[in-house]
Amino acid sequence: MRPEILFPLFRPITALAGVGPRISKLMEKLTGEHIVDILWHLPTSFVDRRFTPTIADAPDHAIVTLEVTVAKHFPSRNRRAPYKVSCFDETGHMDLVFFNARADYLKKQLPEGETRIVSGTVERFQGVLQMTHPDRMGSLDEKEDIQTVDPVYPLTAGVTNKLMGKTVQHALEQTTALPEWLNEAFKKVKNWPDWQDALTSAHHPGCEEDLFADTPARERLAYDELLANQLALALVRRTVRRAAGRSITGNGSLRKTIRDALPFDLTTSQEDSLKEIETDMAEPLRMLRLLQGDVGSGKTVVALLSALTAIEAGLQAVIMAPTEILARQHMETIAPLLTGTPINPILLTGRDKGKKRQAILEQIASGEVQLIIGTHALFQDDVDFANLGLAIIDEQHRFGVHQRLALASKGQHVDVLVMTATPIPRTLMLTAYGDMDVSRLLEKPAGRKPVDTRVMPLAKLEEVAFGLKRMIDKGARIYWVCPLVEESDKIEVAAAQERFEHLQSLYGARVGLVHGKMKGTEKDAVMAAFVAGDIDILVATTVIEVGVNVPEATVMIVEHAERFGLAQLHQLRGRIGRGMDASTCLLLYGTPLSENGQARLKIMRDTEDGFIIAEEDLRLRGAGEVLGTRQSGLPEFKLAQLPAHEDLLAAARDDVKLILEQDPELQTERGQALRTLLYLFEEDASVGYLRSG
Ligand SMILES: Nc1ncnc2c1ncn2[C@@H]1O[C@H](COP(=O)(O)OP(=O)(O)OP(=O)(O)O)[C@@H](O)[C@H]1O
Repeated sequence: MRPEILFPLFRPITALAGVGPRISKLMEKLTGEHIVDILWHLPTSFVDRRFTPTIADAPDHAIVTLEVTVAKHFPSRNRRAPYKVSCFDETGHMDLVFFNARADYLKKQLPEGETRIVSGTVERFQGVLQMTHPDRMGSLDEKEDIQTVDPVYPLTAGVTNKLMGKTVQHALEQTTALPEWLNEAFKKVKNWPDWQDALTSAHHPGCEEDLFADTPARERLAYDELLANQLALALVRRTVRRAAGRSITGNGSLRKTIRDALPFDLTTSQEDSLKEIETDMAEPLRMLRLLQGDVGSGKTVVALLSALTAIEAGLQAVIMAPTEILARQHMETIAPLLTGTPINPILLTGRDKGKKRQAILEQIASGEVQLIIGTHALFQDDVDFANLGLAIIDEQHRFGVHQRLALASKGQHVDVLVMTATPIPRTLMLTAYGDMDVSRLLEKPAGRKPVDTRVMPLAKLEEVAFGLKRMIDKGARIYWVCPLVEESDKIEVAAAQERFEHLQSLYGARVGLVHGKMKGTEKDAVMAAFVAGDIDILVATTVIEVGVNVPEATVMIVEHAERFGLAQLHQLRGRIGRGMDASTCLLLYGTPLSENGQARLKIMRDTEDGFIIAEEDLRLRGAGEVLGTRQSGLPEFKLAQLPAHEDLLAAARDDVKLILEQDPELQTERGQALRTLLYLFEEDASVGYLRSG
């Protein structure tokens, strides 16, 4: 139960004056649905209205607040001409200019003969000072109120800055002082204000510096958020680790058979990671480990050998993939490797329905199958395992902390191994996986050749399409990736269909198409044809982005590469360069290409190192966007800015360690305040892992 003190902040934003159902719909998309979300919506700039020159002194293009007397109204002569109000002070004349004006409203606002305050941008037009659509107008009494610094907020269509500013103001009025959850000494050293004061000043920037990430107010709020994040992860971790695990060792027989059958030696990283995993599994504690390896680094073998460890010990193992294609692919890679063993893996996906699903479920529940491969559908409630020992989640950023926990609770002592290909910058690692131990696959299998990446304008598309002939003649297999259309899957599919037909007109039946709207079985058939080499060109939307493994494919063309996130491009490009042959990637961009867009494609051309790409992406786009909203499962911070607040993250992590050592159940006064903090940042679930009190 959320503490009472926070109730007012978790009311819907419609509880605020001026926010009706229509406005709330618009605003919600931008902020979130609760009053607290409005508080987190910080200004990104400000307008300083404190400059009060006379009409004669007002510089061109400046934002000024003027005290003027209204002389006369000149209504517009026709619809296109502006409505003008001429005004003066002791130094000269000026015009207030309005388009599409409502005369009655202006007459009331600016009565002839009276002195008014107007604030806005001025310019000189044929020698006369003009202010077009003043931002603020009011009587002399309102002077102080107008002549201030207005915060400027990120906005959305239908929500003006004025409305947003007022709404924030009303939201701030709903706050009360909260019990302090910071360590007082630390707060003092940092010279940070109380929570409520920090919020107020963050929303009232007086100068540009106030918008910087390193003001005491912004730092404090960022720290609060990071502290909540780190504390929640630590609680999750403690809960999982505390839950008695079991020691799983196995006799190594299955692993030996498979290793002997592999056509390659494992890389040093694969060996090291396996050792770490096996050590964890052997411990009587639960494993919660992340296996991080760049695209094509060979995570699947590590997963399989880990699964066999559990199976040797008489337990079941499950490997879960984020998509149907991937689950199927895992099955196809793994099943042949197991032919020399008594292990028969089984596939369960969302596509299995009715009787078939029932039959599979029974085999899983009876313990008849030891290795289960599937989509995240395995995670559904009706799946019972006889004796699950290890859950491997190929996550690709679609699994959150709480889902990981829920899965682990499927078996009493299940070890959990999460695999991810997305290179997560070190900074974000702590925030997303602070609850896990990490193994890394640092190198790629020997013998891989670098991918030759080229960047060129879309104008060359036709040339590129023709050029494929030479490649096909040499036996190349080619991915053609169609543009991402964020707003509409329909348009995306239509574009893919069109490109497919275009390429078909050139290359006939050797072209295939796969997109997200196709039926599963259709997708499988096309993929299988591509794997078998029955088609040479696979036109695809981003469904092929994650994990698809066709080592023979050596060419990739990406249309409108500038629309993709860097991490996504990296994932896509990771589909080639997976075998021994040299590969080529052509990134086609639409023009004009922004400076930022150029910089991003240049990174893709210059490096294949996922970590460098991710760090650069973070630098160019900011943490929230790194992985593209579409596939990101990373926490998006509202107040903390990474990497700017990286040092605060480290401090929060240390702080949490101390807190949990000294007050493991958060029972002290500060502990209670920290519980409030968790609720404030909606880390509610983690509070459940505390003894009540
Ligand atoms: N040690 C190795 N030596 C040579 N080839 C290897 C080695 N380990 C794995 N491979 C091969 O490398 C290819 C890529 O491996 P895998 O599919 O496991 O990559 P991955 O880490 O899952 O990458 P992605 O995240 O891109 O799917 C496979 O064809 C696999 O058989």
